[in-house]
Amino acid sequence: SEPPRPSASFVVVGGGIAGVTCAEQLAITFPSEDILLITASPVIKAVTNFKQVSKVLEEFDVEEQPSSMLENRLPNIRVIESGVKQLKSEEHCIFTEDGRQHAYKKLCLCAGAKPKLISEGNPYVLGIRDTDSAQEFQKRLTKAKRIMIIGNGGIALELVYEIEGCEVIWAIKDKAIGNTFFDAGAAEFLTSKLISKKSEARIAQKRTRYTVGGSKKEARTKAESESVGSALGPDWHEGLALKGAEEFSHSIHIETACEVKKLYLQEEFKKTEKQSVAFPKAHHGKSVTTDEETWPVYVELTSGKIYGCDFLVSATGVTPNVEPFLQGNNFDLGEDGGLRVDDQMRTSLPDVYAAGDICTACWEPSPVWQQMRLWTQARQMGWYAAKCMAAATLGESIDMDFSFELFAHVTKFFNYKVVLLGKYNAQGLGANHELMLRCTRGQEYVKAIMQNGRMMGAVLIGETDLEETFENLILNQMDLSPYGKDLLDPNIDIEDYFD
Ligand SMILES: Cc1cc2nc3c(=O)[nH]c(=O)nc-3n(C[C@H](O)[C@H](O)[C@H](O)COP(=O)(O)OP(=O)(O)OC[C@H]3O[C@@H](n4cnc5c(N)ncnc54)[C@H](O)[C@@H]3O)c2cc1C
Ligand SMILES: NC(=O)C1=CN([C@@H]2O[C@H](COP(=O)(O)OP(=O)(O)OC[C@H]3O[C@@H](n4cnc5c(N)ncnc54)[C@H](O)[C@@H]3O)[C@@H](O)[C@H]2O)C=CC1
Repeated sequence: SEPPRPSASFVVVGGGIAGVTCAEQLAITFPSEDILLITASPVIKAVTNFKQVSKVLEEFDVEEQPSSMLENRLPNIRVIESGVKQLKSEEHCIFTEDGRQHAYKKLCLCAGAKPKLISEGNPYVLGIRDTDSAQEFQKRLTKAKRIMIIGNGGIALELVYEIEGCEVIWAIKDKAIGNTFFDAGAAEFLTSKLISKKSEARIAQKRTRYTVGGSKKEARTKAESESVGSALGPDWHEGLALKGAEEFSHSIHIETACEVKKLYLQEEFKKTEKQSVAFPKAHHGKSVTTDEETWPVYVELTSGKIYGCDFLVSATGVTPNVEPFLQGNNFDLGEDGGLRVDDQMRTSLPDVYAAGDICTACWEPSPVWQQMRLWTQARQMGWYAAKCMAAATLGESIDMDFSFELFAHVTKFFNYKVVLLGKYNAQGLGANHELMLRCTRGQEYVKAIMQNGRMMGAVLIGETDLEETFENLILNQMDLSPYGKDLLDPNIDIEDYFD
């Protein structure tokens, strides 16, 4: 006989920012309904101190909390700590690893993504996603003299700046650093900072807290060792001492325009009789290793060079966590492997919604918005998915949320504030665009992307104070050609023009 099926009208899968925000919003909208949050990790991520900085720019802290805190805050949320192993969408039912099944009327899948590694299953290749993988990395780093970082996105940018006491070889496919966020100009602005980095005084600004009293430890002991945690986020490396085995601050060598061709373990490498190269004795940074050193792993790059190192970090992007939900369900998937969602956050299957890193936005986007797998978008999508689920339940219709009008991201790289707006890298604009630039070395870098006199995007590095004005200019698509170069003239207060 079938076990009883405790059911809830709304079931949300995933205790990351998308899932928690979605569950919270549903709980507030339907105070008399039970909302079930099913998550594989023993802690959940909560958004705190949310601040709408301007129309679309937002800032918030993220706290890892035991799920009981969420249940106490919103008593109609019930959290089940167990991974989902199967979805039977026709029966409106999901099955968890603890052997239970849960019926739903509407379901939102927010299971996030996982690192896409260059070499799966190789013990010398680490990915960084959650608290556990970050701690494993930190532990390995304390014994390391040299590591290699592969990839040129957010994680790599943060790591190369933070790591001390260990030689770092940063191998990137591109000619310039930070290709997911910057063009060559901005990259050069930042590279000089990387090279000149000494033990400078950091701006003490902490946005993420990973411990809440003693509660986190308690929650962790219950963790199943193989469970997937939720993704780290802003300032994840704060409070993690990223220090290698040696006593020096910063030593980095960048290998551009190359990829990993082959990895060899030590014994394997000896047999090849190939030669590895020493850490370049560059004008910047210090070399502590000798040419004779033997290494646990050797990396052959497509440039022909071979470097030995203690281990590699593969910071090469993410793949949406869709597998547990695919068997027996005919989901439409995006090119990046995510669950395709429409402008109501609906997947291709009835009553199944998705939000955050797991989904691929497939609506016709605003000309100045694009999906990126980011913290802020996970929150916005989770919130909006709950609104859509509520509207569908009540037979109402709902307009796309304003946050999807304009892409906006605030972060920090190399200790600079970085604001990205709209088509900040002229994504999809073709040749028909112009760039306006203002740069003060070591201080600020301002780039506006213009098309037919309209501002389509911007990169603001440093304390430029321009984000609100630029946000408005991109949103209102005003013809700016009459202002010409004045737009970026530091002696002209452009805000006065447009107020
Ligand atoms: C190192 C690092 C630094 C980052 N820094 C930034 C940053 O500075 N700014 C920024 O905007 N973004 C940053 N990001 C990206 C950001 O963290 C993610 O985009 C965001 O957290 C995604 O949220 P999510 O809720 O969709 O997924 P996740 O946070 O990955 O949460 C997924 C949840 O689903 C659960 N789950 C998975 N599988 C199952 C299953 N089968 N059954 C049940 N539950 C399951 C997991 O346990 C987890 O709770 C960073 C990411 C990393 C890895
Ligand atoms: N401050 C921020 O905003 C941060 C955001 N994040 C987010 O976290 C997620 C994970 O970060 P990342 O792994 O850095 O992903 P990413 O998508 O930002 O960057 C991946 C990088 O790897 C490169 N790459 C892909 N395959 C490769 C291969 N086979 N060989 C060499 N290079 C390859 C890409 O060109 C790209 O530079 C992303 O969604 C990212 O946006 C992460 C850290 C900081």
